[in-house]
Formats: sequence, C-alpha cells, structure tokens
Amino acid sequence: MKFLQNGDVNLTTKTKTYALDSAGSRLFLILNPVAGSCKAEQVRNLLKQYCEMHGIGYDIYETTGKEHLPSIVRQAQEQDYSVIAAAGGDGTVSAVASGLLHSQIPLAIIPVGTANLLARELAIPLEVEAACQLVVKGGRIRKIDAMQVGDQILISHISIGSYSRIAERTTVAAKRYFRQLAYVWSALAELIGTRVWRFNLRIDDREQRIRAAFIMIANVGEMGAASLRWGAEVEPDDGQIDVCIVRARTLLHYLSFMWHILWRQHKQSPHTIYLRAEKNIKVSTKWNLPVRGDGEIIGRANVDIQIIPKAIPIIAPVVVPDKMAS
Ligand SMILES: Nc1ncnc2c1ncn2[C@@H]1O[C@H](COP(=O)(O)OP(=O)(O)OP(=O)(O)O)[C@@H](O)[C@H]1O
Repeated sequence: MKFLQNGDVNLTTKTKTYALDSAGSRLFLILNPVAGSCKAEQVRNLLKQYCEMHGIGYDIYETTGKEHLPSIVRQAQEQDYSVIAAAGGDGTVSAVASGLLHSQIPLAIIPVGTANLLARELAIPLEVEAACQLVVKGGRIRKIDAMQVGDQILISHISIGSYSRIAERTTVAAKRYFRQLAYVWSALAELIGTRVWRFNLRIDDREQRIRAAFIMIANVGEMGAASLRWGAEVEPDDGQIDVCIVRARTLLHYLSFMWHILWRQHKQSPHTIYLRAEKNIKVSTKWNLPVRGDGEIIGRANVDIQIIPKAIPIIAPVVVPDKMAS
C-alpha cells in the first residue's frame, strides 16, 4: 500500500448526501492501472489536485491483478477511512464493493474501465476530472442491491449462454485497444453460429426448465452502448433483480430483440421473457457455458445467487436523468 498524504473528509450518510467541510477523515483510492481506458497518472494527478485544493488526505493502492481486493478494503475500513474510491471498470468496482458489504463507508467510483456500466447507471461522470470532482465534492448516497455468489459480491450483471461466450472470446488486449468494438467483433463471431441451450432456472425457490440463447441477470439496466437497457424496470436499488431470458435462435430473432430494445418495447419482444427475483436465483445447465459476473468469468455451467437488498452505499450525483427518456 502506498501512503501519499493525509487530510480531512466529512461524510454525512444519514442525510444520504456527503460533503467535505469537516476535519479528521481520509479517502482511500484503489486504482486499476490497466482498466480499459485508465490513464493512471492522470487519475493520480487529478485526485492529488482536488484533494489538495479541498484539504483532503488520501492514500492510493494500485492493483496488480493478483491481490484479494475485498480483504484490502476490509483492512482499510479498520484504518478509519471515510470514503473508499475505486478507479477502474466494473470488475474493480465490484471487487471493492465486496469489501464494503453492509458498511456505512460509501464507495466512490472513478469510471476508467471499458464498459463502466454501474457508473453509467448511476449517472456518475465518465470523464475523469468530473468523476474526481464528484469523489471530492460529494453527492447523494444510493444504497444499491448486491448479488452474492459464494463469497463474491456482484453488483451489475451475471450472464450465462451466448452473451457470456462473447465476453470469453474478447481478450483483455482487444478491450484495451478497441474498447466496445472488441465485443462487437466477438459477438459477430458468436452469433454466426447461434444456438439455444436447456437451463434449469430457480427464482425465489420456484423451479422451471427453459431453453434460451442466454440468461441475463441484471441489477443494472445499462447495456453499455447508446443508453440501451436490458429491461424497462431494472433499477439497482429497488430490492429486486431482473432476469431477462433471451430465446433468440437466429440472426433475425436477435435483430428483432435489438429492435424492441432500441424502441424501449422490451416486454413486447417475442424472443424475451422477463422475470424478477427478491431472494435468490439459481441457474444450471449440462453445457460447459461460462458464467460472467460484472465483466469477469466467475464460473461455468451453474450459478447460485443470493440477493442482498440495499447492501452497498455509493456516491452518485444528486440529479439523476430519466433513463427511459434518453
Ligand atoms: N496491474 C494489473 N495487471 C493486470 N491485470 C490487472 C491489474 N490490476 C487489475 N487487473 C485485472 O483487471 C481486471 C478488472 O478490470 P476492470 O473491470 O477494472 O476493467 P475493464 O475490464 O477494462 O472494465 P469493465 O469491467 O467496465 O468492462 C481484473 O481481472 C483484475 O485481475
């Protein structure tokens, strides 16, 4: 851990906002230097500039990819940090959030990953300087729901089927150089051989068998492009997780699915079923399909999710745009 400087931050989570006007607190930043769009030096410099300007102290930990981030976050909580910030993509954010489960310490996000889905969902600025300003100047606290898989916490999406296979095909290097286009290329390669699989799906202890191209389990509506959303009702802090079952079998079906998404007519799509869960979701299949959680491959062929409502406090802008209107 690199110690850089100390200072003051004041948090008032009871009012669901935070401000920087009292002494005695510090900020701890976890920075993923290889996240999609991350320019580590720029993040370090801007944070230094804003913290010094507001008299705030901070420490920075740069990830190596080999550490257990939730443990590092739990250690940081014992050192009286008032804000934990994550500069990275959704993978870094969810690993940091894992360490903050049920904590009163809020999580701030500097979105420098490839997709940055949670940041988009919460209207956190994607521009580094504005994001650093939000970390330092503060905003409102949104307590978002979490999905627990074993000892891991996921906050955006869990998918299994053709969608997770697309992600598995997309290499880290391709993501860094081609950003979202890397996924488009992998998607074309996957969809040329479209198919469906049989899944056992259990939602809130009710079991069913389904055929689907993929199942998207979404706490966050953002798909990552052009404000498209997985479902009209997906909200990260409503105590529910949405299950989007995509049954497209041909390229034409996929185009129809996308058309309904584009025109925000999710429920009219003949190739999609929407379900909601409040307690738990279990998916299993005999096929060796990758399970993708918050941008990382987290397992294969089955996933068992416990839903934890309002589990993680996150600093977001006070004004939130209407997502379905954009
Ligand atoms: N120094 C490092 N070297 C190599 N890999 C790293 C390093 N630090 C973190 N990682 C890896 O980075 C991954 C997390 O990346 P992250 O999700 O933050 O960015 P991203 O994948 O570009 O963005 P997004 O998830 O939003 O698409 C993890 O697999 C982690 O192990």
